[in-house]
Amino acid sequence: MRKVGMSFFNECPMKDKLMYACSPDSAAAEGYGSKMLVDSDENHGVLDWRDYFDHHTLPLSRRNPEVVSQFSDEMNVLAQKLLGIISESLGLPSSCLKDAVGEFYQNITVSYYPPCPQPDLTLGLQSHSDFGALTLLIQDQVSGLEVLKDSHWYPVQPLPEAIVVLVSDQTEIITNGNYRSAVHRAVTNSKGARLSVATFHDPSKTRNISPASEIVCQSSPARYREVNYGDYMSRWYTKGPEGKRNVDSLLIDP
Ligand SMILES: O=C(O)CCC(=O)C(=O)O
Ligand SMILES: [Fe+2]
Repeated sequence: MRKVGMSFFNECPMKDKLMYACSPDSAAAEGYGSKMLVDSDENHGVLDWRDYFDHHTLPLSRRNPEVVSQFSDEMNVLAQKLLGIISESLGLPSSCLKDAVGEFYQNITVSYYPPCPQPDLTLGLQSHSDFGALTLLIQDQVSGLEVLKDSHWYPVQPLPEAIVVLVSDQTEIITNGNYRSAVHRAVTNSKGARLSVATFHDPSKTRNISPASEIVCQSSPARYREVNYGDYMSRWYTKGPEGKRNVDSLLIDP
């Protein structure tokens, strides 16, 4: 994945890249692009120092069969296993989170951050939490990913063959805040390009997401309002992420 990704971004002439350009009018369209958010007054027109290539890989009906099939399938198996482990860690049946998410919508985004002459003036990818259920991320040997904890940004040092697991917003809602989605960002550097491959596992846009009934009880009431995932996603792309403001806006008692 990383090798093919790097050769696409580094070696393809722009006219070839543009043959795969994603539609500028819709959010999360498949293909090559640079601008993540849709045009709106609310997201302050923030642009990231990043190019990306997004693949739609699950359900199978969305997948181009020639593309990343094995990688997609292996990530799918791992994501399901991890949701099972998270469920069990909360004393729930192992299928609890998987059932709440429903059929996986999987997107694989290859992000390319070119060297930046003034890295202190921009971010590769602004501070955000991922809006789906679970993200599995691989990076190359160039550091750049940072996670926020106790108001400090900590670099996630690249380890060969490691897969970074990022809990995302829908898992926070379903677990009623027992698992919190990770705020993260990518910084740039002036020396060299960086590449990451993020595999997102999301519910379908028609799915309604709320804290799992098995968790909610009188002594531990629901902390998040129910939300339609499609509406949640389009709000994220219109308003912009700004850390966790989208999931926080669902808190019943902030
Ligand atoms: O490039 C990275 O390390 C982060 C990518 C990311 O957070 C994303 O695509 O949502
Ligand atoms: Fe992310």
